[in-house]
Amino acid sequence: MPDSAAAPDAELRAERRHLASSREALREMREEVLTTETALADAVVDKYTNAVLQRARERRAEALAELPDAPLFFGRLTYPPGDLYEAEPGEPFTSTRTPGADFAYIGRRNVRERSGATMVLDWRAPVSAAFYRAGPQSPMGVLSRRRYGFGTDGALTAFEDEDLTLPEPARADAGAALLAAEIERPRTGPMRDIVATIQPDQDDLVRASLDTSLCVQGAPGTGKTAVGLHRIAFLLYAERVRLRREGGVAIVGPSSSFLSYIRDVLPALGEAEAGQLTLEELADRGTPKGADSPQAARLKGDARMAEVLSRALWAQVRPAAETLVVTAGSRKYRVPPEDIAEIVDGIRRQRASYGAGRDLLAQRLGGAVQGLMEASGGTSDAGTRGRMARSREVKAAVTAMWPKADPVKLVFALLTDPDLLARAAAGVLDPEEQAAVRFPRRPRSPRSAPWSPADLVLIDEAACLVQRPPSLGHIVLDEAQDLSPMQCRAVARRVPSGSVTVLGDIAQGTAPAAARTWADLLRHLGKDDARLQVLSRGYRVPAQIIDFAARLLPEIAPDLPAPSAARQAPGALRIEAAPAPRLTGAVLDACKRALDEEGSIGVIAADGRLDGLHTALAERGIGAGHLGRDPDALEAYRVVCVPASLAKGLEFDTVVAVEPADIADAEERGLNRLYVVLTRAVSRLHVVHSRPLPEPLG
Ligand SMILES: Nc1ncnc2c1ncn2[C@@H]1O[C@H](COP(=O)(O)OP(=O)(O)OP(=O)(O)O)[C@@H](O)[C@H]1O
Repeated sequence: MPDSAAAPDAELRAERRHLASSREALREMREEVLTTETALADAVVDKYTNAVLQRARERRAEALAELPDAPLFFGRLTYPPGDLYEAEPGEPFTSTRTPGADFAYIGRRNVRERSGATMVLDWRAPVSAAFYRAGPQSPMGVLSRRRYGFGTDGALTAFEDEDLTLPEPARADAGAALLAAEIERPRTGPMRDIVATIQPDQDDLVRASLDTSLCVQGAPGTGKTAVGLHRIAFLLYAERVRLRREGGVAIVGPSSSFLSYIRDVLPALGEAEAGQLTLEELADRGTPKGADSPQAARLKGDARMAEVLSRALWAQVRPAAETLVVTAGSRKYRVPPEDIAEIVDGIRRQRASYGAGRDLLAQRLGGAVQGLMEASGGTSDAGTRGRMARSREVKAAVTAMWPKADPVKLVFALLTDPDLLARAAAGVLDPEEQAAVRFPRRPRSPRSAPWSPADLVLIDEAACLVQRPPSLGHIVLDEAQDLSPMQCRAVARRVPSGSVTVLGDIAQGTAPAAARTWADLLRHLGKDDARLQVLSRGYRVPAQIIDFAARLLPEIAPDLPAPSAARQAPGALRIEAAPAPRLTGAVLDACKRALDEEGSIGVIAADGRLDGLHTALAERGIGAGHLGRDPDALEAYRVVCVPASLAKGLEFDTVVAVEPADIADAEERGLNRLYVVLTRAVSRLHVVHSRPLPEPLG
């Protein structure tokens, strides 16, 4: 972005005035909320209501506080006069400063003057779409687009205009320079928003309607996570009331380190009410204490396990062979086994959950007894059925026929009792597969069992057969390529009628149990109708690095096209062979060199190597965070040691990738893991190795 020298001084001064008056207007809006918005109820009469109103008022005021580090607006659209006068029905729209044009300033939130005129328009408002999408083919009624530059102190220092009325070759591509500057800005700590530079294909996904489920396949760094987060902010703006009614919205990510990396983006966009969870937190069945072999993980993640669990659970339901006898007053009423069997069948046909079915059985048996009473001339009233349902005899019959289910005990029994598993899995899993899903050694109790992540998903499946979980209106699933069919089912249960945004890259799939195609994955999510979209332009990784990493693609994802990079960075890739005893020394030197440059440094190695490297760095006086161990590793340190298994979704200005062959050998889909590792760098990738590089890279 050129400096203000490029812009006429008077114009720049006018823009600064607009920024100052917008700030003032925002301050007034906030003050108004705090002082006059809600008339509080009589303090003595209704303390509780007052507290609630007060809290709501404070929240509104908080939402109107100026965001630190973020200018109030970052762009402006110019329209022919009179073309733009209503941002929202009934509201005067624009403050026109010069005769002959209407302006819409685009920023992070709506700001209005006391008169009602809009000073700044929220980037999510319908009018703002033109800021991101208007182009040569379709100017969307816009005359020109302006983008602003700000100094580190937040002062407006520059602007650049793009005349949308000129034919394409005559126009300066102001957007490209700004985008490049934004991408190359050195990283410090967690991810930031991209609200000023969202690209047209990304915007199209961000603004898709809440009723649309999306599936985005995108190469590394194409902005999938950014799209997912901005989409949540958009949906909350456009459909807040509906989303609240439908249970809210959440983003589900692969690990807590990843979530800590993205956690500031939504608050910076003024949105704090979206959940940010791992899949384990979404299902909420405890913390994993064990791990599976790849074969066990694959089987436990296989959708056939749903059938096994369902059979094991429902096998507990056995209609009584004897007559149910209920004593009421001086009489006995008898419900014969045929009638009971019919009642049980009827409930099963209704497809109620196991738990609801159990309650229904008590009610229906109570109803049957009431019927017998009436048939024999006895009296009954509205409460009779309920009383009979709660009678000792009916309760005992229900417990015998439809026992209470404990999902943890059920899964424990299946994974420890070969006969039980054989019965439930007959014709579904062969004996060898059955042996592979059982605990290798029988734990003493469910409490002490080393439950793996896949086991917890089995428990969740069983628990949700017993009782359906609360649902959400929308879920954004990041790094979805790693989800097993059973994990997909766990997500699907939480958005039975809501929509999803599925984000991922098949080439970055590392979980042995993961579904291998988007069609499969969407089927298990129950969203076959999702719109599949491909993002291919990578913003993170320069061409020199992505081309190197992409040599792995024919091996790991032969059907995917080679990714393209939004920018070139000659010299960004450095490959250094070092003899084994010198390897650590070479890594330390690489870090030292990187410390002379700006920005964050990620030292990524096979998990088993990381502790040694971390210690060696400390001994050389380089304080480094240890991801997975230090909760604030990404914020508190410039140098972060990253186990390859936690690198997914992250990025660093410099990446030092240590011994690729070890990363490739460490697991079944090790080459996919290596692809993830090699695609984390924004500016420089330094590969240090002593073993030969894995073949496709050699
Ligand atoms: N339109 C944009 N303007 C500025 N920066 C962008 C834009 N789109 C993406 N980026 C930047 O590119 C980087 C990669 O984005 P993001 O992490 O969302 O990609 P991803 O597709 O999720 O990557 P991966 O598959 O590797 O996890 C981030 O630094 C993001 O801020």
